[in-house]
Amino acid sequence: MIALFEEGWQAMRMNYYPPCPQPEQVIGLTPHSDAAGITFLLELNQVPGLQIRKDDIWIPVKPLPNAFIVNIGEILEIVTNVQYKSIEHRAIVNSEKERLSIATFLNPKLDGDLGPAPSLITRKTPPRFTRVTVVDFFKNLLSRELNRKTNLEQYYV
Ligand SMILES: O=C(O)CCC(=O)C(=O)O
Ligand SMILES: [Fe+2]
Repeated sequence: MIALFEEGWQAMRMNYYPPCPQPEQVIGLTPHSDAAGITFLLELNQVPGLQIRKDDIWIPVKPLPNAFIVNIGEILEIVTNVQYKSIEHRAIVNSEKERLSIATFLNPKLDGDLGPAPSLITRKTPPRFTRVTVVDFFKNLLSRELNRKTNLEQYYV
């Protein structure tokens, strides 16, 4: 983990969701799980919109003032061999108010490779993912079809 993330890189995405009088007709941010190791998300103006999927139900996340939302990404799910799970989420738009969020993604070094940490592999917890280089992981991610829920399933053992 230290070897991967000490020389890692950060990316930042700023999301702007203009208000829409018919919010059910538009997609804010399409359902996805973050690829990163970990994400820090700031909801800038406390307008609700973020939802997580739990048992096939979309659950709204209430914005808290001066707080970050910390999201586990798919890469951490791989490295921890699913001891930490990434969560599928999306953002919907508001009928009256604009919404702004900033996501900061902590990513592993590009010349590393990903796979469950050897210390977490036991007879009872065999590896759940095949190994992949960080570069191939991101190449696959960026070339996937947008209707695919997760990038992870192609690495399942
Ligand atoms: O706007 C939000 O609350 C979600 C943003 C998000 O999930 C992302 O940028 O990956
Ligand atoms: Fe996200």
